[in-house]
Amino acid sequence: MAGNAGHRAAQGAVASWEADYLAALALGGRALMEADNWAEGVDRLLAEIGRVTGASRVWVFQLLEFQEQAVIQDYVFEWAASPAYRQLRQRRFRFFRSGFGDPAYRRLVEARRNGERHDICVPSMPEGPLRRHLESQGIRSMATVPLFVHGEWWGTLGIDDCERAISWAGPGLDLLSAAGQLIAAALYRHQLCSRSRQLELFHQVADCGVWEVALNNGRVWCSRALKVQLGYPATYPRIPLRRMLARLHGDDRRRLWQEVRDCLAGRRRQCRLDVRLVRGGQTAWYEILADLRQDASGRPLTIAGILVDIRRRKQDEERARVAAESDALTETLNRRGLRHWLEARAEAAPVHLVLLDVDHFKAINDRHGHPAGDELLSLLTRRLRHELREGDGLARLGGEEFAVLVERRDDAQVMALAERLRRVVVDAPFHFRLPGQGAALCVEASVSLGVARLPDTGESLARREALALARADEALYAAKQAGRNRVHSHAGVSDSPAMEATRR
Ligand SMILES: Nc1nc2c(ncn2[C@@H]2O[C@H](COP(=O)(O)OP(=O)(O)OP(=O)(O)O)[C@@H](O)[C@H]2O)c(=O)[nH]1
Repeated sequence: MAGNAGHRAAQGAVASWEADYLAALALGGRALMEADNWAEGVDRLLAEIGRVTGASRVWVFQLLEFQEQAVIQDYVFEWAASPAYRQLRQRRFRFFRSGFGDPAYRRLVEARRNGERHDICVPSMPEGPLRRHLESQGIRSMATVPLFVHGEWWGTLGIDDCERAISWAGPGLDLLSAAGQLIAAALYRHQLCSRSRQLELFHQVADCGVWEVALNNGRVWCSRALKVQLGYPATYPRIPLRRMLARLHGDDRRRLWQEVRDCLAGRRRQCRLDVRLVRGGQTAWYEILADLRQDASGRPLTIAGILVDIRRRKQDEERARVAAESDALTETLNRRGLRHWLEARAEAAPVHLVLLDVDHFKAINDRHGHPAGDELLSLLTRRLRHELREGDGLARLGGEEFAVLVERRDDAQVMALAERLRRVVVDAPFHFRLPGQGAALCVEASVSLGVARLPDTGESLARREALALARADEALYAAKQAGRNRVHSHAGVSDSPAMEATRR
């Protein structure tokens, strides 16, 4: 077959050449597109060219470096009509350096660099080093086309014929050029694919998605990882901006818009904020890092950025915050937790504070030991918590003194709650066994309580908190003075009718 094609080439049977060449290109091109490994596709294409042209060798050099006085290349692909024509594995063609001592060679290389293709019939060449070099390899004719990938000279595709001193001009060079375009396209596709694979890998490892919004039309581009984060299939073609924003928690959407407005107004170039993404009723924390891109005149073009999964960081932060605001023994709030509770609800009037102190706790400690006192505090808080609602606050202020915080309840309701708290402690003794001790303990305890309202005076929260604590403490003191195991309220808090009856 190769011999036939070569024979026809020598005779110039142009119409048949074209049909054979087109078929070879189609076959080789399909191999390039379909091969899992693009390099295998190149091998197949070179074989098709060799077969259809009857050449001795079809090869690809990759350009490694273009220097002032030499060019460094590597022999990367080869098809040879017989083992005798093989050169790929020869050491002299591995990362080989070709000096520009011969002006004819320099011209040839520079012409390739400028995109020119060549057709060389060796016996017709002027005497010189280039001709001797080709003759030393037994080459009688050759054709080359440079390969350009994304506008850069990437390498050279060539045909050597060691038997026929023929001209490759016309269909031969055209075939080579078309094959060169196919190889360059496959190479570019391969580079893009591996780059996007690397990027996706990076996004996965970094737990982040990438996005870009064009400011002229609101078009959004997002990475596959981001589509998945937003609950879309990775291959979903285009997610509208409106639907992306709908995934954000309403408060965060407003904050984001504010930051974007600041960027557009030139007050900042970048924004960084933690946002909540809502998906299927679940909320998860992400960090948005965004950067405004402008054209040369400063006109905003795009806002692009990443969305980083910070759920773990938020969980750690939350755990640290809870630990910093909790009492280690009873797992109730501590002073700092009490302040945080108030900060979050101070606007919700009314807020009541119930101070609760264990009666004669010193005597309990003295009688049963300090560890028993600890256990009692822990069990007692469990009973108290059982009487409270979800949003109520329970804090240990120190020693055996606790504060209960409730919102949106009237005085009578709070007094009734305080009474329930008193009874839940006194009505049944505490039974428990300490680790390492045989006998179970039975400890009776009671509590005294003082109730006050958080003043609605418009003063600072710290001041209002101090006032409420002082008033509740006054009421608690009165309860202790009156004999303990009772509830007293500050003057501003009206007792429930039942309480008044108890007092009388
Ligand atoms: N077991 C235990 N005891 C504590 C803890 N913190 C403080 N105490 C003890 O609680 C006792 C509080 O005693 P007092 O302030 O005299 O009050 P009380 O004995 O409860 O008497 P009244 O409050 O007047 O009814 C002290 O003996 C403290 O040592 C604690 O974390 N664990």
